[in-house]
Amino acid sequence: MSNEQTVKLEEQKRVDVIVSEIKEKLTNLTEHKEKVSSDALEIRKTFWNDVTINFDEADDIAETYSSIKQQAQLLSERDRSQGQLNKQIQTLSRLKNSPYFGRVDFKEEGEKQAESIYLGITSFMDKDDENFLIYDWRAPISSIYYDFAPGPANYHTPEGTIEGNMELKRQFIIKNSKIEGMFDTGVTIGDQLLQEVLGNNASTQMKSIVATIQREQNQIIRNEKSKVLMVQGVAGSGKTSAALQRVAYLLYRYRGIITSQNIMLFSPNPLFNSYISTVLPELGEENMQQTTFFEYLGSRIEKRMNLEDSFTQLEDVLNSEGNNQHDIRLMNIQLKSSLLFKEMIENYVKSLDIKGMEFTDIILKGTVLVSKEQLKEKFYTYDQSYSIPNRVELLQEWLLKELRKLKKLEKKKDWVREEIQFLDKEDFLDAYKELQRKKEFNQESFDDFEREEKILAEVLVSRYFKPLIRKVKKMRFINFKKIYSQLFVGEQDIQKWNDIREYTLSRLNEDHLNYEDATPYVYLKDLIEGRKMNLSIRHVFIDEAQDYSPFQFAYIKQLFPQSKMTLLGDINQGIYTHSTYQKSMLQDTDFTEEDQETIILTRSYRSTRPIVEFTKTLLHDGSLIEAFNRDGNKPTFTQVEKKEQLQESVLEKVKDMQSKGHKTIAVICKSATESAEAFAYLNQHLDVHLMEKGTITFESGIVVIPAYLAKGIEFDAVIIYDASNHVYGRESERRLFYTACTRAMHELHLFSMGEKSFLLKNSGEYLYSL
Ligand SMILES: Nc1ncnc2c1ncn2[C@@H]1O[C@H](COP(=O)(O)OP(=O)(O)OP(=O)(O)O)[C@@H](O)[C@H]1O
Repeated sequence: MSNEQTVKLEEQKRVDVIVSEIKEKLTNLTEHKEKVSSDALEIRKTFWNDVTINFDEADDIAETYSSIKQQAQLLSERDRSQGQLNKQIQTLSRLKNSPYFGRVDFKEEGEKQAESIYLGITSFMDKDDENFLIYDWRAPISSIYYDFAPGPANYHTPEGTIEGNMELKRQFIIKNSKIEGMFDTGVTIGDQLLQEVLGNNASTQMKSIVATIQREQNQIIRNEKSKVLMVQGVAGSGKTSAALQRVAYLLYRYRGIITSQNIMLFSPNPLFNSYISTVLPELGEENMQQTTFFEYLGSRIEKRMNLEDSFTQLEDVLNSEGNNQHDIRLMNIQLKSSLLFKEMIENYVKSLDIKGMEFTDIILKGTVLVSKEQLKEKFYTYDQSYSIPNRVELLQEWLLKELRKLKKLEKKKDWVREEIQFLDKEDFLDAYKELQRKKEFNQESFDDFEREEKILAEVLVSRYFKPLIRKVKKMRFINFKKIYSQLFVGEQDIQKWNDIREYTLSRLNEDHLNYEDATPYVYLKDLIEGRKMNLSIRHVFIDEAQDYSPFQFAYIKQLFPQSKMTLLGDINQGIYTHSTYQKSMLQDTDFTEEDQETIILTRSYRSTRPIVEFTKTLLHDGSLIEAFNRDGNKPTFTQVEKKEQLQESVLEKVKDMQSKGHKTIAVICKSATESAEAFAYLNQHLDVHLMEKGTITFESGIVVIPAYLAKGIEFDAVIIYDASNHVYGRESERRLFYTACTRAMHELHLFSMGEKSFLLKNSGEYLYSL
């Protein structure tokens, strides 16, 4: 038997021992869980037996109350521990199949012998709870596995840095408790294992990279000191993967202090949310809170305003090139993305101190109860030393009181008596019950009919006043649209201001709120209503950060004042107008140098070397991008002259990709319109899914998708539907085109109807022309 085989056999023996210990622990935990759940059942059954109920005296009532509380606490404790047990059982079941993925032998300075450290997704102790049989990958000592090759190594603990020597570094692929692969590694973490992992098919769910985290990624994952951690990483460099591992790390490092509820991730679209949703649960952690910035804006803007989403904005810009509106829209976006505009809003709100606040009438059945003029007058009677939010609050209180008074008066009006007759049977029944109930307690005799009518009047009038009160409580008596519109009335020393003004006002008049106006609008609202802050969030992650404007960053920063931030992005994938010509992600933002640390990732793991070599040529400064050494075919380029030829060739290519066994195949288009066209044809011949902005789950198989929705996602094979100059003919489309091409893991094929895009002018030798 070769030495290698002997070593493998020994390692397998250890795996067997560990697995049997895990099984034993699992059995104990399962028994314990059964006991806890039967206890809980028993408590539920006998809940009231064990409670002393006595309402005679005040003391007895207090005792009864505390006795009920005690029982309820007991029950919720059981429920909690049942939940924890379930979680442990789930993680251990996963550990049983694949107990660990790495081993390092580390001899600490001053020690005689090296210790073997095995790394897995969670830690596991021996029966006496004395020795670690498996270390959690996030434990301090585990970091040497990611940071060092065999030789001198160190790791940081809260008590200080531990120095020593790493004598061995080994990687495992263990499935169903059997070692399937084992590599001793030298310099970097197993190129061999990484080759294996990256060679696999893409799936509809992102995978955890815990076993093959690279050193530069580990710096992101374990960073604790930076207030703002900025990761500028090329396409496919593992930004999203590192971000998710970082969430898992923070949950481990700050267990008991931070939970998944204290972490928020802003993702590019709902589709992406579903794409990454299984990574953390696979690591035994709960998903953090997830949202899109658009979703947040939507929750803050009145429903009657039609809020444009970022994709529609992008489509409008893409489609309007060449017509007059295009330039105005671009200027509009540039201005409203800037901190200058934020300042303009702040100054404008200051001017509202004296005049300019606008309100809406409070109307009941077509009659104005409180007019906007009255509200305005009242508002400006408050002392000017009060801030606007304080005055708004005073006005709100006053208005609520007024409405209560008016409600009383209203009950006596004739219309009420008339409308009572049209109330439902149930309302009468309720009124009758109410009457009965009250009679028990109040023996004073009223005429029943009169009392019933009073109750019904109350029911009826309350029904009408409820929405009015809700409106006031939600500050909807302030006319934000008008206030925002007024900002565009005066003159400003800003280029093209007149055009911007006219354009904005015409959109607002039609109740349309452009995407670029949404953040300024919400900011203005905050300054008037009082700032909204979320103090419970301690870490904010922003993926695809290059798509956020300086204004949006500043807004998010003030929304989460207690939070650290991790921003992940790639300026070369900045597809939205405000960032098209930006040189860096935080250009023109208000992040200060001291606050931030930047980590740059230049190695791309997603695509094969030939694909990366090709996509590099699409950028002006692509030379910095390094490809991970994974072989594959050169991307291909096919030029056709007619639409029918284009569609037929794409169809043939999709079939070819299928026959090669690729599981996820994407036909990437530039816009929703082009996607719809491609889909209409392909769908006649194949089972295809069309991905649209409302799509929330990612389908496997063949998808037709616009480039901006494919952001952050990857596919085994990518087909660029039309890479002609007619479609990608402008400098401003470079980044969109690059984003589309970098989605490919194993194969990339470009088609072009007519002359190829000028963006391909440097790609000659990296493309195989068919
Ligand atoms: N250390 C790693 N080990 C294994 N796979 C990795 C590693 N780093 C990245 N990958 C893989 O590379 C691919 C790209 O990763 P990811 O999507 O996180 O990159 P990204 O930088 O967010 O990409 P993009 O900006 O293009 O959306 C994924 O399939 C991921 O699993």
